[in-house]
This record gives sequence, C-alpha cells and structure tokens, in this order.
Amino acid sequence: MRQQLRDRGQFLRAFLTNPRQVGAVLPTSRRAVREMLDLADIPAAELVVELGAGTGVSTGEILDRLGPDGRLVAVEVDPQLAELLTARFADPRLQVVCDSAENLDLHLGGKRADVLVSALPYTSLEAGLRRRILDLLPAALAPRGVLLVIQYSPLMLPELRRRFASVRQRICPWNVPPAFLFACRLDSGG
Ligand SMILES: C[S@@+](CC[C@H](N)C(=O)[O-])C[C@H]1O[C@@H](n2cnc3c(N)ncnc32)[C@H](O)[C@@H]1O
Repeated sequence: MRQQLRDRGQFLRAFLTNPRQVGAVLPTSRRAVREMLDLADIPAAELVVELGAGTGVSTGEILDRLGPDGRLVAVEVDPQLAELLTARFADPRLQVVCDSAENLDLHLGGKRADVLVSALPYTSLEAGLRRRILDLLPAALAPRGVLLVIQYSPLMLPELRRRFASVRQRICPWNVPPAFLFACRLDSGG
C-alpha cells in the first residue's frame, strides 16, 4: 500500500513535469495489466521488450510470468522512473534502458522481441516521434511475435492496422480511464 502511494506520487511528478510524455495521471491498474498480458504467451518468450515502463506495474507482472531463461528489456525515457525500476527489480533477467523508444534498435543487439509491450501515450506524443516509434515496431517483432498496446482511446487502431496484418482489440473497464488493449501480429493467422 505504501509502495503504491509512493509510485502514484512518482508517476504524478513525472506527469506534471512532462504531461504529453507521460499521458496519464495514474499508473495502469493491475487488472488491466493482467488482461493485456493474458493476450500473449509470456512464459514461452525468449525476449520480451517493454516500452514506457513507468513505475513498473507491467514490469513486475511480466517478470512473474517470464521463464527462468527469458529476458526482459524495459525502456523508459524518464531518468527518475528508470532509476526507480532499476532499484525495485533486482532480477538478472531484466535490463532497464533509460532512452527513448525510438532508439530501440540500439538496445536489442539484433534480436527481435517475441512479445513487445507498449504503454506509450501515442496520442499525446509529438507527431514525428509517434510516427518514428510506430514505424519501428514491426521490425522489432519476431515473425510470430505479438505486440501488445495499451491506450485510453481507439484512435491508434488505424495506425496499427496499417502496420500489422492482424489487430485484435478489447476494452478493460477496470482502469481509470477504461483501457483499450490491442494485440497485433505480423501474420493474419493470429
Ligand atoms: C502512460 S505511462 C505508462 C506507464 C506504465 N507502463 C503503466 O502502465 O503504468 C507512459 C510511459 O511512457 C514513458 N515514455 C513516454 N515517451 C517515451 C519514449 N519516447 N520512450 C520511452 N518511454 C517513454 C513515460 O515516461 C511514461 O512512463
């Protein structure tokens, strides 16, 4: 409970410092995180990549589901949030990267993600940055991988459909505000 309050304080600080970059006043609810992660096979993944890890609500749940030989690369642009993530999760499977998601290539050593989780606030990011990040997502994903996206509106659906052959959508009302969850695949069989 105390940790949750501290996290909310840190998240609010990040939001007040850079509202368009954070895009929300509260971290995602545990329920919404679980419903999103249920859309992928995390235990079977060799490499999971998380974009916009924030205070780590998804990071912890991914680590709980990840196998002993799996790896998680969590990318967070806010230095104080990245520091919090590094301090919180002393897990050898986790690499916290403090950088913008647009530089993802630099941190994957030529590997592609089996599961790519994106909590970036696409609708409030500057248009050029949004396009650069969206454009790199398909190439960052393994051929049979899945991209999970959490948003607060369906506005990104056409952008995702343009880049992925299969996009499934569901809504989780157990979040403030309700969360739109997307599972995107490069092949249409998913
Ligand atoms: C809506 S918050 C989600 C945080 C967390 N995943 C959650 O669900 O509570 C978006 C996060 O993305 C981070 N972010 C925004 N732009 C980014 C970028 N270009 N690269 C990496 N992280 C970014 C913000 O600092 C913030 O922590």
